[in-house]
Amino acid sequence: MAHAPVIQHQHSEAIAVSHLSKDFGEVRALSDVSLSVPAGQIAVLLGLSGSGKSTLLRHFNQLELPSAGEVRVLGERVDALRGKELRRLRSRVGVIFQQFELVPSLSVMENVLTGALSRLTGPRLGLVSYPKALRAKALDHLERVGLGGKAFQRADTLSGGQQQRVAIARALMQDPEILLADEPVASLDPESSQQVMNLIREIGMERSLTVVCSLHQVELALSWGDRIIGLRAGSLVLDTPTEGLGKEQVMEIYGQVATSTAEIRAVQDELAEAVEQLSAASPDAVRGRNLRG
Ligand SMILES: Nc1ncnc2c1ncn2[C@@H]1O[C@H](COP(=O)(O)OP(=O)(O)OP(=O)(O)O)[C@@H](O)[C@H]1O
Repeated sequence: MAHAPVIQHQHSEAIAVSHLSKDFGEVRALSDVSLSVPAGQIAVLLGLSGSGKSTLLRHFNQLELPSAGEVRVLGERVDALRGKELRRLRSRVGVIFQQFELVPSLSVMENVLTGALSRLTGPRLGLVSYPKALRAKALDHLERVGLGGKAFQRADTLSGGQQQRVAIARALMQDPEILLADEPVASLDPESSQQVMNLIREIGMERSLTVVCSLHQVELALSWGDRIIGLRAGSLVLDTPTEGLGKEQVMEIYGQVATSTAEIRAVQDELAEAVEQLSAASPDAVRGRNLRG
């Protein structure tokens, strides 16, 4: 009997969400959201606290199930997956959380190695219980995030920014195709935030990952992402490439993601200040982004 040819699926769409709604009891967290993210894109999910960003991200690896609609990730109906298939899909999707979620009492290296657990069978206790090749790989990733020298320190001796870099190295242990980051810099100071965001972008580009990162800061979103997807009160209110956005459009983005005039005013002030700082630092950079309109 002739075998059917093996078809290599190329997923030009890494993520495709169609008419997704999510209710938590009386609360409608997402309302009829449709969007798709092409493979290799670096996208920001922008919105205020409570706008539904985490809930949307959590559907991409089935940490939430839709109340209505469907979610496709890497060509699979992720909301329909169970057991082994779901584990396989999750292993292709790396996640970085706001609070890093490291095991504080374990070494940095062991924390990174836990990123490979889904590929291993049986429990692991201590560094030597991991195959040598994986330890070498963990060290490589730690070096990539600039923390090779901290491999054997306890995770809780590191600063917040360093801990988030460990979490990035841990996610890389999965060899993910998609990287989801849920407010990865919300608890970091501005300098560490910049470092972590740069690192996520650089690594995303080096590895041709699809990256979806939720943020609530408009300036950061504008300077970092290729595309901004805006959520307000569970609805998609904005979807735009960041390249060549003018001042008017930037103001509109603030208007779209904020919910009240007071908020819009507050963010307008913030933006005016940011533009001033930017133009003082580098007039060309501001012109390049067209923020002066
Ligand atoms: N497990 C849950 N049970 C009940 N309500 C929830 C649950 N998860 C989220 N919600 C509600 O859904 C809405 C969207 O929350 P979500 O956490 O997705 O927003 P967010 O934009 O990520 O905000 P934040 O950055 O503050 O987490 C909020 O009203 C929130 O209270």
